[in-house]
Amino acid sequence: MRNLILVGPMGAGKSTIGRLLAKELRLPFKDSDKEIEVRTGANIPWIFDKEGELGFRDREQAMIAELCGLDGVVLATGGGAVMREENRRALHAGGRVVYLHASVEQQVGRTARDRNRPLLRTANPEKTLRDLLTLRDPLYREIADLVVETDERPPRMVVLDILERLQRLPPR
Ligand SMILES: Nc1ncnc2c1ncn2[C@@H]1O[C@H](COP(=O)(O)OP(=O)(O)OP(=O)(O)O)[C@@H](O)[C@H]1O
Ligand SMILES: O=C(O)C1=C[C@@H](O)[C@@H](O)[C@H](O)C1
Ligand SMILES: [Mg+2]
Repeated sequence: MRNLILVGPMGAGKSTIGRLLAKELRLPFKDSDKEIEVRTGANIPWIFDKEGELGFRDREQAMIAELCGLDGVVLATGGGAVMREENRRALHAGGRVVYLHASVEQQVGRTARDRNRPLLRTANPEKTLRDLLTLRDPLYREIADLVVETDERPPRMVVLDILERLQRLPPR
């Protein structure tokens, strides 16, 4: 398969684990959120402020299409990338898809100190994360070749688990 693609909710560790996986596999690492920021010349909260979520999602769709056209990269996606069917199709066709699962409790802890996620600037971020996971969990699963638990496991252990299980996957 061409690329190794990580999907999952905010705080699952897609950026963290993607970087480690890329290093281990000696492949380039691409982070869709980061690429959107570089291309736009603005950070994600600014894009949400000026263009609304719809503007961000349009930029995200274009970026996912572009990145899924690459060959031999580790790709971390944004937590909401699976919301659009076009993205799900592109991601599934773009390579092996790994769903990094995290409980809402762990997501809350991992995202608490970071103000860079506009969807969590709500009165009750825990409820927001819970509602988003309810909506998105089936979509992550729909396109995943592997579902990997990240709760109570340090990033290095998650990386080793992914590498080991990838080897045992039957060809698609
Ligand atoms: N397995 C883990 N155990 C403990 N902490 C973790 C783990 N994975 C990631 N973290 C920490 O959680 C925070 C969020 O991780 P990261 O930014 O990689 O998530 P993400 O899935 O890329 O989120 P987003 O969808 O918002 O981009 C970071 O501070 C990271 O160090
Ligand atoms: O879960 C989401 O919808 C998001 C997750 C982040 O990765 C960013 O893509 C953005 O903050 C939106
Ligand atoms: Mg990330």
